[in-house]
Amino acid sequence: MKAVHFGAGNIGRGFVGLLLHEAGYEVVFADVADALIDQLASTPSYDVHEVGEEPAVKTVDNYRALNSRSQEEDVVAEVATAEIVTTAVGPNVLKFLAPVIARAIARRSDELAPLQVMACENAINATDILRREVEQTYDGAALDLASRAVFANTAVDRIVPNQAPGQGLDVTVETFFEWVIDRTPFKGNAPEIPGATYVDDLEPYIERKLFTVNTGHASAAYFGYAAGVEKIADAMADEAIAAKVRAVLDETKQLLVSKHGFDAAEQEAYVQKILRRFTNQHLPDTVVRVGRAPLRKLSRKERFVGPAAELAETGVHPAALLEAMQAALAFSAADDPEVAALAEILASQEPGEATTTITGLEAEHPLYGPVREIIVQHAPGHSA
Ligand SMILES: NC(=O)c1ccc[n+]([C@@H]2O[C@H](COP(=O)([O-])OP(=O)(O)OC[C@H]3O[C@@H](n4cnc5c(N)ncnc54)[C@H](O)[C@@H]3O)[C@@H](O)[C@H]2O)c1
Ligand SMILES: O=P(O)(O)OC[C@@H](O)[C@@H](O)[C@H](O)[C@H](O)CO
Repeated sequence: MKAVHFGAGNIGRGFVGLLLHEAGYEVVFADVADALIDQLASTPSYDVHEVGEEPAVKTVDNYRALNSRSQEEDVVAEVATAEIVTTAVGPNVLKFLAPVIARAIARRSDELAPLQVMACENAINATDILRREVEQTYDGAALDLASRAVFANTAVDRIVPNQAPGQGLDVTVETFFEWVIDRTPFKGNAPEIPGATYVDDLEPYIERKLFTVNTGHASAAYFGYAAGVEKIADAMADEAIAAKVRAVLDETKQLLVSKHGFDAAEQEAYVQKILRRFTNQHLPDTVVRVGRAPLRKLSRKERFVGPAAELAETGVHPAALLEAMQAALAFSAADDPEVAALAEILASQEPGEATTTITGLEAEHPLYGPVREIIVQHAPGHSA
């Protein structure tokens, strides 16, 4: 059995690659980072160090590595004959992988079972985004594509920080993990991946993950950055920051319980567990990594505006989420292109226009006014 995994970074090596390996797949990592691919190709195994409660070390071997830029044809050939394709490259990168996957599906033998495609990105229905991109470049008949590939949405959860220089291919991760996969597209032939959970309705799980883990995490990062703190665990050790993060998660909890019918006590336990994960002092996670790409994080369907908009539509004023968004607007990190792009929008657009550009909210939306108010404060040159 063979799986091709695009993106041999933190979550690729530390989670998806590990679980596929443990499920018995030979994993072919495909990435554009030359040094990483060279190192993987020349190293027979790497270790995943699980830190926190009940630490453990897992070894991943039986893999190969290809450069998806310079060895694109080889990657197409591998995908054409694989059982599974997974990605962990970032939601905005999926469009660049799509042509390769489309060509591989077009080349796939009809003798083979449909290729099982799962995008493991932090975004609502990332696999649907990838499927639409693949459909756009696929040159076979539409029917052909549907019979040759199965696209399943997933929600992946494991905190994998940026790795310390000098650590080689080894990855330090938290002990916790969750991989929830939509069972329905597989029509009874879902792959057996120990540790993965299959569900018939993914939406509640993916929203619960994104609007709790990632909303809380990003809030800790932006409030931590504002307080001059470097590590997420240190930010959470600050009582004032922890209280603000908790207030944010109270708001998303309210939405998740009312929208998806999660039991309030169960959701409270979920929140508590996630807050504990953020305090893991063994995990060298930083506000810079977790706060990365603020424009993506402030976009319409994402971890702040997504839940805040839905709350506002029901008449709730999401004050804590707005405070976190305000902190996000002030976030800075060297070498993050989205920090520069956000600053450019704030400097060049009047607050109303910037509100729509950044959050996708139109003037009629009940959240538009409150967001515009915080944007005004970040554009002092503009009048309210
Ligand atoms: N790190 C985590 O804690 C975590 C947890 C859950 C989900 N995720 C999600 O997983 C995805 C990856 O995150 P990460 O933390 O592993 O990032 P990362 O930067 O460590 O890894 C991304 C990898 O993708 C590679 N890449 C970029 N463009 C590519 C392309 N065109 N083709 C092939 N490879 C390409 C990069 O070289 C890099 O190695 C994101 O969507 C993230 O939200 C991350
Ligand atoms: O990957 P991002 O940029 O969407 O979000 C940063 C972190 O919140 C994220 O990577 C978490 O560590 C992860 O989602 C935990 O499952």
